[in-house]
Amino acid sequence: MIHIENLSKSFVLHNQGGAVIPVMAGAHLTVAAGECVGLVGRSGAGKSTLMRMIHGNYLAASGSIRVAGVELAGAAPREILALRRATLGHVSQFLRVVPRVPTLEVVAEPLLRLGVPTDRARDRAAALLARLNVPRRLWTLSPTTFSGGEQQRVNIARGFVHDYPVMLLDEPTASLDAANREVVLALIGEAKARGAAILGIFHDEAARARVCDRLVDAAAFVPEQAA
Ligand SMILES: Nc1ncnc2c1ncn2[C@@H]1O[C@H](COP(=O)(O)OP(=O)(O)OP(=O)(O)O)[C@@H](O)[C@H]1O
Repeated sequence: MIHIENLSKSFVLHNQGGAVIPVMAGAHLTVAAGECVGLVGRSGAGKSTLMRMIHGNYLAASGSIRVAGVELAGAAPREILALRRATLGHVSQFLRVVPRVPTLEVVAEPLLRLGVPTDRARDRAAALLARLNVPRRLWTLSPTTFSGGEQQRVNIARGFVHDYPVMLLDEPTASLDAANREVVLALIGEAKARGAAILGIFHDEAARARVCDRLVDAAAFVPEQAA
């Protein structure tokens, strides 16, 4: 479902004399359906950069990234948006929302965009919020004022509301208490069981050991001149 071949990336710092920072060279990675791969490696190895490239936020310098058969290098923005809408889910560490939109709508929105009827989308959103122990009294409020852990759970509910075939998870259990961490690990297990291909960054080693089928070290892709 995710196929990365010979991927390279460097950043050009235009405001610092055009300095070029090579961060990745010759990266290879495959994630199959039903598999969860943990992306590990020291701080600065390029884990977040790789996730952002797969999500289509950063352009590759060279190489290929295919997600569910779609080549991201050279894809038009509308192709990337279509891929994100139906196929490629992403749970980032931080919730980004439009102010004043109630939590239930924030969570239901990915389904509404896919044309799921409003009642069904809201029911599914409500079930996930309840499972993640977000108090019902908060569902009608915007999550902008919620605690870090509450915002993260809203983010996770939104990320799991649609059965995406491919999922990117960036620290999905950080800042959660033990009970909610268990719920998230169960959601990941269920996504794997229905055949989702998952790539995740988990600093929580125990969580990683529970859900990851194998680990890939991003440090192996750091170019020699940057190592
Ligand atoms: N937008 C950017 N512009 C310039 N350099 C960047 C940019 N984003 C990342 N880098 C550089 O790329 C390298 C990899 O960063 P990245 O955030 O991907 O590492 P990471 O493995 O996710 O680290 P951490 O575990 O600390 O989050 C770092 O040296 C970083 O300084």
